[in-house]
Amino acid sequence: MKLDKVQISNFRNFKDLSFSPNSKLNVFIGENGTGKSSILEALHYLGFARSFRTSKHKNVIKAGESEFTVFCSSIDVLQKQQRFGIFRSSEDVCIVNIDGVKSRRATDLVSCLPVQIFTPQSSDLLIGAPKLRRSYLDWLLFHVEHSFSVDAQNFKRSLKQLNALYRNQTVNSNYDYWIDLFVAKGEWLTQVRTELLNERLIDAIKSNLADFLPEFSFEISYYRGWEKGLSLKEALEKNKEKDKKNGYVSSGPHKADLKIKSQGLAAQELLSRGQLRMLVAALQLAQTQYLQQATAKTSIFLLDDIGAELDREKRKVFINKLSQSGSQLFVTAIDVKQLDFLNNYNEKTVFHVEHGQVKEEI
Ligand SMILES: Nc1ncnc2c1ncn2[C@@H]1O[C@H](COP(=O)(O)OP(=O)(O)OP(=O)(O)O)[C@@H](O)[C@H]1O
Repeated sequence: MKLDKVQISNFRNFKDLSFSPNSKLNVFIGENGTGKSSILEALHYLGFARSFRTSKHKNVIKAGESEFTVFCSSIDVLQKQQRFGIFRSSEDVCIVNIDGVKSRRATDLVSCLPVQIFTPQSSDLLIGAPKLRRSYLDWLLFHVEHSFSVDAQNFKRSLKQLNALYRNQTVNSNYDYWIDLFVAKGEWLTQVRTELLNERLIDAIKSNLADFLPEFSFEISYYRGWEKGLSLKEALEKNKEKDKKNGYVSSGPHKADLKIKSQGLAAQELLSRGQLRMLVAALQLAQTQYLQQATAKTSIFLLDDIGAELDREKRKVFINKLSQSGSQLFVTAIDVKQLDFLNNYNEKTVFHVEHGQVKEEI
């Protein structure tokens, strides 16, 4: 999937902006505060229906305006053209548009465009809560497995219902129904995540790490979220009284985690900030590579402030590998010098961002 036209209205400091991206590499250069990250943020709305910088949608609407829109057209591997858009108002109305068909379900849009983002905050994937690492696996499953979204929703629904029953101390006749659903979907979720990691991702991650951080060796494993040696049903039974007292379900794939160790230590305890970013880069690159293998879809990869904490050689390796994976890249930098190695790239477009506009370098 490659974007070939982007139109952004009333988004951050942009009134009306349109540009035609290069199918391979797009570089946005501009001084602080000119709007480089905002362009990536607008593209992020197409892939996630939300920002990567704020949870408050109204904050991205241009000051003094009451709604924003982001539109794009894209071409897939079969040269089929499609149009996508998202509209959000300050009243919190969200409408997505797929080839002229409007819907209020953001997932309709999100499932169409695989967008990935790499920013200076991406190390949160390793130092932040386990939820982020579960999302790392689930994002890929969502784009690769057709029924993932529905089954994962059913799992979430059963968890929510069980938590409510425990919280209200009302273990009634519905309890068995929700337990059965929770166990069935919980075991399925554990299985698909484990298979994805063990059979698809670990080798790809390690192969990327051999280029990114050759001085380390890593062990990558999945903690499924409940005690070893017990089935999920047995773990629920064992913890039932404690869970009722606490008002939530303490065992299950909602407590799972992706563990990455080196030299016997958790990676986040051992690696420097730049090294952590390279580890995240290896993880994200493996997502892109597998997405392409499994679906023939290529991702739209956003790299914000690529210069931060990555030395020239690491930036170069990362961008080279992303290009090889067929991703369409959108890269921001303050100074073109941070990206001088891109001079060898013939297929690229450089945009200069200034005064709420972008100018394509000729
Ligand atoms: N809702 C809004 N309405 C209008 N302008 C906004 C709004 N939100 C942010 N801005 C402004 O938009 C500009 C763009 O910010 P952005 O973070 O995209 O810049 P940047 O080029 O990525 O900067 P840096 O290089 O410092 O990271 C900033 O000047 C900011 O003050």
